[in-house]
Amino acid sequence: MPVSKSYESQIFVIRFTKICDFVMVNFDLCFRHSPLFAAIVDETCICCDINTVWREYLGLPATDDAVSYPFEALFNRQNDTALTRQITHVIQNGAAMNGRAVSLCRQESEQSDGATAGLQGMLSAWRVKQAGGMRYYALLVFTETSEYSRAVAKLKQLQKTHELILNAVGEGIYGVDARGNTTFVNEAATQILGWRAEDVIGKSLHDIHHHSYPDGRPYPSSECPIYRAFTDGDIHRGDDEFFWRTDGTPVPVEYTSTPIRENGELKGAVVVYRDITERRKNEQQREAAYLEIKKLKELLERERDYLRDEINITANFGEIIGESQALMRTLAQIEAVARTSTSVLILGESGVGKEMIARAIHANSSRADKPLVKVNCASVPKELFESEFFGHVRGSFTGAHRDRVGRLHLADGGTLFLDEVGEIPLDLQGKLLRALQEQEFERVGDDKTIKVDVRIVAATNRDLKAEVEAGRFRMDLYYRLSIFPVEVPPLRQRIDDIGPLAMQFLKNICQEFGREPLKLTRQQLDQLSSYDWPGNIRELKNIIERAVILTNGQRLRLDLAMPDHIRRNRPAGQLSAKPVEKTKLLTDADFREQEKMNMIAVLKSTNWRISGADGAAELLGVKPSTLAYRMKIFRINKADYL
Ligand SMILES: Nc1ncnc2c1ncn2[C@@H]1O[C@H](COP(=O)(O)OP(=O)(O)OP(=O)(O)O)[C@@H](O)[C@H]1O
Repeated sequence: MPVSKSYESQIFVIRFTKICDFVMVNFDLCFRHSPLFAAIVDETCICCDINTVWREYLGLPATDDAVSYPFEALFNRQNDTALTRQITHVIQNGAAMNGRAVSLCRQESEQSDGATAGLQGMLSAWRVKQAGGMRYYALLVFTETSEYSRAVAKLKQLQKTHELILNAVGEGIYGVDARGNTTFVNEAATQILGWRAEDVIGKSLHDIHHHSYPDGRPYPSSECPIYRAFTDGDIHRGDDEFFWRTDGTPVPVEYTSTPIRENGELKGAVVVYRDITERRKNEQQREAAYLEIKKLKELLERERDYLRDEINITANFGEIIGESQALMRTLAQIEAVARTSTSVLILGESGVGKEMIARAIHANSSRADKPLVKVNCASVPKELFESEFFGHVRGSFTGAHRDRVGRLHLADGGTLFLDEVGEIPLDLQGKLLRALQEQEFERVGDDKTIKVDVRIVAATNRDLKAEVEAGRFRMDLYYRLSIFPVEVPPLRQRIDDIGPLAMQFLKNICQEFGREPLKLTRQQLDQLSSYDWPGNIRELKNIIERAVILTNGQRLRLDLAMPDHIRRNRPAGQLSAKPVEKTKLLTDADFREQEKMNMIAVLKSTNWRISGADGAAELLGVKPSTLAYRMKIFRINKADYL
């Protein structure tokens, strides 16, 4: 019977009696099948019994038989003396020996190559008594530590690898426990914010770098999404927040705070974040570029719209022609005022060249490279005035299908020419005055204020003062506009200008019609100079054009609206559809009608032959293509006259 079966283990009894009053412990069973190395030695340090694990290790047969094994054969020799003394002490005095580092012997190795190295571990010993006997023994329990050490080393290696990985990551990583204290920080986190591990480990993560909003307002930790991850267990993300650097500057970041769970319990969170300063900068640059493009697009659209409106008008303006004293005085005034930003009010009868003067003022000002924008106040429907001046946003009124830029905005940096300014409706005059004074306004349907820098040049053929007295024009607007009035004299007061103007018009019109240049005779010039010119320069231009049309050959034929004394000199055989009425002034419509009738008469006389010798085109002195074009414009169809 193995010795061990007859022993009472004080240790086992002590341990188990803590759980219940009495537990029958089958000592032998425990001894034999313990996963630890166990042996019984007597006071002479002879091993009397040895358990299965140890037996296997020593290569002994796995029986229950007692052994008589020399103590030295169990352990390495260097342990012998001291260890033997300690074991003897345990048996004699009953004091336990706890955790002495030893290494086991491996009999087989010793036999083969004399090596003594075996398992490393801790040896503990307790005194046990033989049941019913008086002899004491020592129960030895050996715990192998090399596996444990290897596991610890492996764990450390694993930890190091993880740390290396985490440190190699470009994103900042923080670990926080369930109280919000920092447990881990990687190198990127330190690089981004400057906080070193020793600054943050064990301290509140939020208090260190998430404590305030960028504008300095406090950011309570109760509102912190990072912390919320370990209270509500959800992943929280932020892409519009700031962390604070050690130097007190904020860094824009995007982050993810992921909860950490252990056995279902929230233990903290891991925060991964990245510095998005560059991205922000790029976004801002993109945004700025986009706004710039939008602005340029808007500007282009404005210019396009304006050019569409103006294309015909601008083509008609050449240089100011004239040499009369009256015109020279006007030009001197223009020269004086052009370079300033003063408002100019151009006064004069219809057709005296007020618009030309306005354009000359703009062209001679420092704003010349900016737009001159014209509003013909007489042609704007009353209900559209506001939109015309200030613009509107889409949907601000019925028919406002898209945003529209107002003329004031278009003229920003340049000049706004208010032609026929006396026609502005009274109820809009106040708003316009405010905009002109403040140099700011809002589009219809918009509350955003637009600031501009606009010079005003206005023109009228009305007596504006009389309009003010009659209550049709606001006095304050009148004074605002008429800081510098320029009077353009009528043609009848500029007799000296008639010749140069007539010659220039004749040259231009001949060129335009593609025919040989014609000349005005001295007599014709005298005739023109003695005319009253109620329609002023526009009328002069019309008469010259009409004369060119009627001319067949080399001699210019002044006709139609000429005064009686001129008309008396008209050559016989002049083609005319109907006799010209005895009137000094022809309206444009009258003139067009006469032109049409003349054309029809000529066409009839050539039996509707347009080109060739004695064709209608030749008779009229124009190219066949010009005549064909004009027939189309006047809707003259042969079929209607057969
Ligand atoms: N000094 C000038 N030299 C050359 N052409 C001129 C001159 N003055 C006026 N004109 C021509 O006469 C026509 C009428 O001129 P403009 O439109 O400037 O007159 P206005 O006074 O503004 O007329 P309205 O009062 O009808 O608006 C235009 O075709 C213009 O080119």
